[in-house]
Amino acid sequence: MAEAAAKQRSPATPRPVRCIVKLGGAAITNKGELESIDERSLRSACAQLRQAMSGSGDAAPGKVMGMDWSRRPGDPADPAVDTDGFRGMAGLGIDTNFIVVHGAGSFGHFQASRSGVHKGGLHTPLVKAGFVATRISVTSLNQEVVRALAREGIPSIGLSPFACGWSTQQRKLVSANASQIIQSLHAGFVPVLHGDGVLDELLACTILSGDVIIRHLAQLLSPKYVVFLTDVQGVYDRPPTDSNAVLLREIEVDDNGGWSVVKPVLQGNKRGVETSVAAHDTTGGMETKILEAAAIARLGVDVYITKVGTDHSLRALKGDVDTSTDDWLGTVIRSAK
Ligand SMILES: Nc1ncnc2c1ncn2[C@@H]1O[C@H](COP(=O)(O)OP(=O)(O)OP(=O)(O)O)[C@@H](O)[C@H]1O
Ligand SMILES: C=C(C)CCOP(=O)(O)O
Repeated sequence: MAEAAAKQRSPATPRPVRCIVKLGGAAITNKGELESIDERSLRSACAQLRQAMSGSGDAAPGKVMGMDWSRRPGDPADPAVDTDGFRGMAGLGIDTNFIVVHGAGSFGHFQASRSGVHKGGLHTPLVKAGFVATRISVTSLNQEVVRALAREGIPSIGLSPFACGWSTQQRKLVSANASQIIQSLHAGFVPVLHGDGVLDELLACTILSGDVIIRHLAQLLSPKYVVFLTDVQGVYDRPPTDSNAVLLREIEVDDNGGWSVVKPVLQGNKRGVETSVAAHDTTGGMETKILEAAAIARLGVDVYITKVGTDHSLRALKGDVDTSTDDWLGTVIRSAK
């Protein structure tokens, strides 16, 4: 009910979104090291996104016209900006109909778990301070993700759920107006959202995961497919630190939201998946991702979970996944219908 109300407050979008992608915090940051970006993975994800948007073969043609015109710390001079090159362009030559959502990884989760922001209680000075610290941290990561996309010539715009007025009631989204996101898409920008600290009607505050944001946007905008990029190949039957863990290639979701592993056929009566979660993770880790992915698949939208910076992530971003062969490594979650 609350979700439906949140939905109604947003205008409809005329053009279907091609893909909503999560750049997982585990993929683009070094999760064990406070506020440390995995530069290589972030760069690779942004380059692959550009390739997927360019719609051509393996390499994006032409020169990339960077849009990050700011100076980086340590740069000796102002960045070279090819304004004449832009003047000569008829258009950007890429399909920008994508939405990017990133997780927090080593930005935000530490601050939130230390102060208990995810459990609420904004009246205490510790939680209030932790809320501020969490948002400083995660919005600084958002700035870096936006810049990395802009360096690939992707017209990215950072949008924070908190600043868009999104809020929850006992951790469930109740207000999530997407008009700013939709208007940004219409204007040809790629919105870049992130897991965030938000106000909660009952708890006063909580942490909203990027995985939940993606599910809400999928319900609202019916993308052709959804991609979760993370630091492991996909969903395993148990934590992948266990050397016997088996990669689950295909999960089907029925009309009631129940799901079952269809490939590979698991031995015995095993229904599914055991997960583990890092102590400082405030949003439930892989378990949340599976639940949200199943809710998206139930809408009839295929979900691909795979590892960042691989051939498999590029194929997922292009929507080029064929489960009839075994050469794509990852997990597809789709409706049984
Ligand atoms: N059964 C499982 N299958 C796959 N990964 C699992 C499983 N159980 C635990 N994990 C762990 O889940 C982690 C990925 O989930 P996580 O929520 O950290 O990803 P993320 O979305 O990239 O990060 P963030 O939540 O910070 O945005 C992996 O590092 C993996 O070790
Ligand atoms: C910890 C914060 C601020 C957001 C968490 O988002 P997630 O990493 O997508 O679960």
